[in-house]
Amino acid sequence: MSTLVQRRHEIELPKRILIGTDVVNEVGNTIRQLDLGSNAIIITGPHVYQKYHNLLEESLERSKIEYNFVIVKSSTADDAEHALEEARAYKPSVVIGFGGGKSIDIAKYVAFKLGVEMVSVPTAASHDGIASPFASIKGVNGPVSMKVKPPIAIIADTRIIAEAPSRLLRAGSGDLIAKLTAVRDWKLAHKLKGEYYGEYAASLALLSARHVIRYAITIRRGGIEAAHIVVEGLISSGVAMCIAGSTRPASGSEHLFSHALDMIAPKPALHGEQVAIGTIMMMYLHGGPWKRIRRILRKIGLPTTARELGIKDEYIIKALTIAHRVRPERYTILGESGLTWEAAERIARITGVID
Ligand SMILES: NC(=O)C1=CN([C@@H]2O[C@H](COP(=O)(O)OP(=O)(O)OC[C@H]3O[C@@H](n4cnc5c(N)ncnc54)[C@H](O)[C@@H]3O)[C@@H](O)[C@H]2O)C=CC1
Ligand SMILES: O=C(CO)COP(=O)(O)O
Ligand SMILES: [Zn+2]
Repeated sequence: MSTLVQRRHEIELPKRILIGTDVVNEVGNTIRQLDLGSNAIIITGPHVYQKYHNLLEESLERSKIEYNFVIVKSSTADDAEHALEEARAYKPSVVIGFGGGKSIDIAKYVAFKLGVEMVSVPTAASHDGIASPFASIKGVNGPVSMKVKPPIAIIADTRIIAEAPSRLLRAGSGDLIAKLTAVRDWKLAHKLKGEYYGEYAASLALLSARHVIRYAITIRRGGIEAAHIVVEGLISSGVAMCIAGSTRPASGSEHLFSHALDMIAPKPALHGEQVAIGTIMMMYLHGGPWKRIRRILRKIGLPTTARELGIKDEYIIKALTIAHRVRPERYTILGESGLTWEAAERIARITGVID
């Protein structure tokens, strides 16, 4: 099924991956070992800064690395530009992304624009941008997945990640289960549009989904072991994106639905929660085992209904009807003309997302 339509395929991968308890203490010496200079900018969010800034500071100070923090609240294009200007003034030799998906996305963007390496220090296992070579930046017409560089190092402290609200770890599992429909959409685009399809990258993405399905009960319980399992899956999905050279193995119609919700819902839920619900509905459209997906999400403790997501039914339906327009170049099961209001409502009702 692999099509070698790409004449030249360049794959860039992270160089160092550290997963374990208290590895946050090794950020400074990793920067030294990888020869990334001695002037770091740390992009983080206000909560994570408050909770954990001292841990990172101690590690950097031990390695005699100067640092400054840039605090970001979201990952809009405006926030990314502001962070870039603030960071530029410090002339950093390396950028550290410290926090959830939004901080890591902005850190990747800033590092890319400044032409320096980026170190990913996730404090939550809530998304697979931890290791991917893309920065998801929210523009006025929806999110853009900008091709940047993969983080040169990933330092995932499972003690910090296990301490984060359990909802975040479950959301990360949701982002991985989404690969089940993302890969189906990718295959469909290959068959109908002749798009490049990489079987190896697709298999790796699916493996990360199967990994969390296998450990659903452990993940629901939370704790350090669960954090370790989910982080490994998220990193391997990120590597699948590095290999594919696109977010195709990780993002399909279920992601388009979530991006659409982000654009229209007054208070969107977590990325991983939204894509998980999207996976139920898109699997139904693909004619696949959508009830099984719903059972797995329940087992993990993820929301499976609009009510549990905290989003009104009308936004779910509306998001389904506009999802195909979010990234028109990305062909999925939603086709080129998308779903009518009636069809969207029917799908959401049949799958139990709305009642
Ligand atoms: N570039 C890529 O390849 C990918 C990017 N993404 C992007 O990532 C974003 C979603 O990331 P999320 O992490 O879900 O959202 P987020 O970055 O908004 O974080 C969610 C919340 O968790 C909090 N948090 C993080 N770590 C914590 C900790 N240890 N203790 C307490 N609170 C903590 C943050 O402060 C924030 O309030 C979306 O914008 C999505 O598009 C998602 C997947 C892949
Ligand atoms: O969320 C992602 C993968 O999990 C990124 O994909 P997008 O290309 O949809 O931004
Ligand atoms: Zn995602």
